[in-house]
Order: sequence, then structure tokens, then C-alpha cells
Amino acid sequence: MAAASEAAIDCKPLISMALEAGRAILAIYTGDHDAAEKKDGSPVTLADQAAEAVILKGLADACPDIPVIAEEAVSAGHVPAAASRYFLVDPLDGTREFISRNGEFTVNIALIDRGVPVAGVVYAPASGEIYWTGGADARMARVSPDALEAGDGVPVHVRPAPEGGLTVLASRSHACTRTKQLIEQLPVSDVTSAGSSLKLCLVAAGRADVYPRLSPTMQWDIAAGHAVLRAAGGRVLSLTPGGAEATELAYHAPASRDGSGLENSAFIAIGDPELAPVVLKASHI
Ligand SMILES: Nc1ncnc2c1ncn2[C@@H]1O[C@H](COP(=O)(O)O)[C@@H](OP(=O)(O)O)[C@H]1O
Ligand SMILES: [Mg+2]
Repeated sequence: MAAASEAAIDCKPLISMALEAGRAILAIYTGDHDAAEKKDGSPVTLADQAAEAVILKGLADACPDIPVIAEEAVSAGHVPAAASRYFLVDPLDGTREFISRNGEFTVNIALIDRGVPVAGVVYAPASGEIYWTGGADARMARVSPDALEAGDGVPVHVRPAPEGGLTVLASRSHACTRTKQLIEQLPVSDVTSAGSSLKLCLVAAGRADVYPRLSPTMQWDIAAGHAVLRAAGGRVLSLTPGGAEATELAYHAPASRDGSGLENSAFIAIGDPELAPVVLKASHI
């Protein structure tokens, strides 16, 4: 994979890996499994592990020199040494949505370079929507479950904030009171709940305007969607206590080899960058 740090990155190999991981997930999702009641050996766990195995093999073949921080590996205690450039992988984001069988779960592969998500792929295998960026622009395509590639797709871009009110997205399964209070401070026309990193992609595609997230998330949950949103013209603003400035959420290597320190601060994703002062003001609740 061509991966010069300044130039756009060819993400076709990442797209292929995400599609293959999606096939592994769908084989379990649509298979004859007993909804995920068991903690160990549950379909979710099997799907997470199968998808991550596909991605780790693909990355090892395509980019053997770039370390990978992946959710399941970190859970098992495998954390690479700190590096300025690394992949961040959430093989199945939206565990609760997988269990609910509502289709709102995604495969996520991001490339971080000095704290910035410079490339990413987000694939929702149940719907066939795939979003990606290699840095130059953000694109999306709809694929069939057996697709091996996504083609050129179409460009996606954020939209200007509508005068009639904002479409706001919130987590379907991890909503919190503070997020609701923040949303009440915004000029809202519609609030929609959705699972997983798809929320960032919906903002990137101009189908929503704001995604506030004050309940906890991990860096791998949002890095690929953040890359897509950034390339589509949007921002993910970090909300630090008392912070008065719009700071882009940054990524950092784990604080130690046990993987601690990979939590995100609270954040608000916005499509129209001119919304930054509006959402920051609303966040002072
Ligand atoms: N208490 C907590 N601490 C850290 N992350 C949490 C969390 N509760 C939920 N999350 C994160 O929120 C993600 C789901 O986001 P959403 O609510 O937008 O669908 C989860 O991803 P997984 O489903 O991959 O575990 C998980 O990483
Ligand atoms: Mg996740």
C-alpha cells in the first residue's frame, strides 16, 4: 500500500480487508446462532474475532512495518510499542446493535499519523454502505455482501447547517443525560438515534449536522469515521472541561503496554465547521 505521510493514501487494500471482514461477520450474523446471551463464545465475540483476524492478516501482508492497535488484541493484552504512525482497528463497532440485529454495526480501519486520522474505512456489512478516505476526499459506495472491491464510489461532503434547524445524531444504546441536556441547547429540527461509527459517516455525507458524544468511547470506535468526516469537510471537536477553544480530537498511543489511556475525551462531531462556536457554547452545561 502506498502510504507516504503527505500524499493521499491508496486505500484499496484497506477496503478489501474491510469487505472480507464484513463477510466473516455476516456469516455469523445471518447464520443459525442463538442471540448473544453467552458472555464467552457468543456470536458477537466470534464475529469480532473473525473480523479482526482477517484485518490483522491483511495489514501484516500489506503494511508489515506499521504497528496495529486493534480492539480484540488489546483486550488480550497485545499492545504494540508506541509509534507515531499506526493503524487503529475496531473490527465490529456496535456490539449492542449486532445483538439487537438492527444492522447498525461497522468494520473500522484507520491510519493515524502523528495524532491525526489520515485515512480510514468504515463498512456497514448489513446495509452494504462503505465509506472511505485516503486523505484527498471522502467517498462512499453501496456494495453487495460478496463484493471484493467497492469501485470508485461517489464523493461525499458535509452540508452547510440548515437554517430550519440541525439534524442531531445520538447513540442508540449509550445515550446519557448530559448529551440530552447539550442537545436541548442547540437549534434542533430532528434528533435521530443510531449505532456505531455510522453516525460520523452520516454527518460526513451531509445527512446529519451534529453528533455530540459525552458518554465514553474508545479511540478505535471513531478513528476511521473521524478520518472520513475530516476529509468530507467536517470536524470532531474535543470537549475538555472548561475548554473555550475548538480543538480537533487527537489520537495518542496507549499510556502503557496494558492498553490503558485509549479512551476518548467527550467530543462533538460537526459537519459545517461554522457550527464550532455554537456547539461549544451549548457544551458549557
Ligand atoms: N463505558 C464505556 N467505556 C468505553 N467505551 C464505551 C463504553 N460504553 C460504550 N463504549 C463504546 O461505545 C461504542 C458503541 O458506540 P455507540 O453507542 O455509538 O454504538 C462501543 O463500541 P463496541 O460496540 O465496539 O464495543 C464501546 O467501545
Ligand atoms: Mg467499538
